[in-house]
Amino acid sequence: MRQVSCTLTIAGTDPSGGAGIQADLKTFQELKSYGMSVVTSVVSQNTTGVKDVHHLPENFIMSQLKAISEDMPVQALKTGMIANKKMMKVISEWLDEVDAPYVMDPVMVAQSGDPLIEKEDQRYLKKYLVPKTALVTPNIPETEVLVGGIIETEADMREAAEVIVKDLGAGAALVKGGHLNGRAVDFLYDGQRFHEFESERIDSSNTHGTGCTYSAAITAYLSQGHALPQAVKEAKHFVTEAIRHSFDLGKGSGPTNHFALREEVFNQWL
Ligand SMILES: Nc1ncnc2c1ncn2[C@@H]1O[C@H](COP(=O)(O)OP(=O)(O)OP(=O)(O)O)[C@@H](O)[C@H]1O
Ligand SMILES: Cc1ncc(COP(=O)(O)O)c(N)n1
Repeated sequence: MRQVSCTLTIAGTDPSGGAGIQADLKTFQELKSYGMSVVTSVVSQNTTGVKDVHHLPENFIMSQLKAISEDMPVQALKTGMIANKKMMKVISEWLDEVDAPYVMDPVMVAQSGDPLIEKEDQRYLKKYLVPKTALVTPNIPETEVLVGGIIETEADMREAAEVIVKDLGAGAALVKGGHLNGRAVDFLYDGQRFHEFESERIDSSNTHGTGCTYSAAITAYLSQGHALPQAVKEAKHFVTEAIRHSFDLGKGSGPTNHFALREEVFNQWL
């Protein structure tokens, strides 16, 4: 029987389709992985920001997780928005029953500046979840929260990636440079060595959901057996093209284009 890789996202929703569960499932599908999803929070938001949030009770999140693990294979999984300590605790308990690489996108603040995690619970990401990760993919502000310092240079990024692995116990850390100026470079520290992933900085404000898309792409490639540095390299290409061909939709920061790599679709627009 033909095998398909199965990927799971545990995250919040984005009705405008650019971030969260919606972006993750589009990315899994685009990379030919069978995507599944567990919802942590139902978020009312669009390209201009977050309007309202409804957090699901932790026992309902556990019910969704068990519905997956008692019935479906999971070759790799990611988490996005996890708003509070109670959610983090049940996800951490569930992870003990699952044998699959876990990518954490430590979502803390939306691009619009709206918080997506209760500030006093940020530290529980480190307590309950970081030690169970194969990879953590913080942006600059998220890195500063995780390591408790200011990140201004590429040297700061590399140092922080090493701290996240050696001191916080992550399997690997990919510190993303989107929020800095200059080239769009990310540094991966895998516990032994550094890897650098660079692209030119694309002049576009349509970068809503780039972090979700990137971590989902890494998760899909890991589910297909790619080694971590290769998975990140391929995902970097995916997210760069998704930004390059992103959509001018909405009044705020538009969404990335999850099917930018499809020659036949893209060529229609040339
Ligand atoms: N203007 C840009 N041009 C090219 N690459 C970019 C640009 N902005 C961000 N990136 C890349 O996109 C990926 C996501 O990085 P970023 O730091 O934006 O994550 P994020 O802040 O978590 O994303 P989000 O906006 O979804 O929260 C990284 O590989 C980063 O280098
Ligand atoms: C449910 C959810 N998860 C993640 C993000 C971050 O995406 P961005 O930083 O582009 O707003 C978001 N806005 N909503």
